[in-house]
Amino acid sequence: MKYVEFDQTRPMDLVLIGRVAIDFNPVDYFHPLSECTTFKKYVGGSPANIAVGITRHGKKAGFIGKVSDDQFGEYVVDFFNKEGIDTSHITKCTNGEKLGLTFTEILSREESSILMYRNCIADLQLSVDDIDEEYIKNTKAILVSGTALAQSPSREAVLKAVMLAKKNDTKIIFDIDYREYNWKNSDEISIYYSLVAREADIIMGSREEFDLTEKLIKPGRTDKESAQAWNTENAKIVVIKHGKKGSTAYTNDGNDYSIKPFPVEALKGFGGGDGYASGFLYGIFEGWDMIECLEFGSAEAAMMVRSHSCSEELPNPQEVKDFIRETKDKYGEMIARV
Ligand SMILES: Nc1ncnc2c1ncn2[C@@H]1O[C@H](COP(=O)(O)OP(=O)(O)O)[C@@H](O)[C@H]1O
Ligand SMILES: O=C(O)C[C@@H](O)[C@H](O)C(=O)COP(=O)(O)O
Repeated sequence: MKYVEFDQTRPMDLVLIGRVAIDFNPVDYFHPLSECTTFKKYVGGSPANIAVGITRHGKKAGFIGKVSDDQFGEYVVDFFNKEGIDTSHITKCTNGEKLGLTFTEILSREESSILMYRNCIADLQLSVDDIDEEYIKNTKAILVSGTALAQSPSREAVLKAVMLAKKNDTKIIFDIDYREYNWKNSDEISIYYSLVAREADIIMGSREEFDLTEKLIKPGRTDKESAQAWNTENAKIVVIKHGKKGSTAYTNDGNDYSIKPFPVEALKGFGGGDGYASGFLYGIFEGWDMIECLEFGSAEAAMMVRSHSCSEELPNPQEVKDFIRETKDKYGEMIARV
């Protein structure tokens, strides 16, 4: 079933806008960060991870972003090129801005956190001059990652991309993606998140992220109230995630579909959202029924919380299907179905 009508004549499937950064995940995990001595370096940044994930599902992805003019900037662009992600619209900063670094702490399977170094950050230097209308006209959809709205000039660049997408009937996917760093106050979060949410065809976020978005509109909404409000705007699909409690998709025909997480021995608490988005959006592009999209995204999310990285171990479709089959063989056919 098609919930969003994509223009199938367009050569690109998804252009993602936002940060590409670097994750440093401890090899000697299950210790406080202060005691860790060895880290493994991965490409990171939520939209970058989703670009990798959707590409591994065979979709054609491009990226609009800003990187540092140094070895780390080259590393991430080289990684994208090897993955087959179009990097023609990734540009280097010229004033010494640096790529974001994320040091993760994995205290236990149940307790982890991310420590982001984002001063003088490259990705928020994205400007309106970096937004090319032809690039946006030639993709079925753009994905906006909310952190790109945290500061100017990236803020205006994202809003220009959203306006050009509306002008050219390019669909808009809004991954709310809240990271406290770089935001000045909660009013600005609500102002800019809601500006994009009002235009989006698909909105994905956790309950907390919807609360941040709705602070200046109507705080304290239930999931159903949030979904009904955004479905009344432009959203054909509203996905609200609740971590280990699962997630629900609300469609603009008034239906809703819930899925539970797949049982897995998690290594860390982060990475699930990017795997989820990769698998879910793959299903949407394929025209699957909603529950199939949710199951695929939920399965890929589980695969990522048990992985050490949030990018390098993103699976291909067969690996996700194998994981789903193995889990159902072990726990029963309806394991994730609510
Ligand atoms: N421990 C876990 N086991 C299995 N799946 C998980 C686990 N934690 C998260 N997930 C899956 O990842 C999805 C996204 O996780 P969540 O924490 O809600 O978003 P984000 O990672 O973006 O903050 C969840 O909806 C769930 O399907
Ligand atoms: O988003 C970042 O900048 C850090 C990510 O690279 C990191 O892997 C992470 O936090 C993943 O986010 P999630 O999938 O939303 O948990």
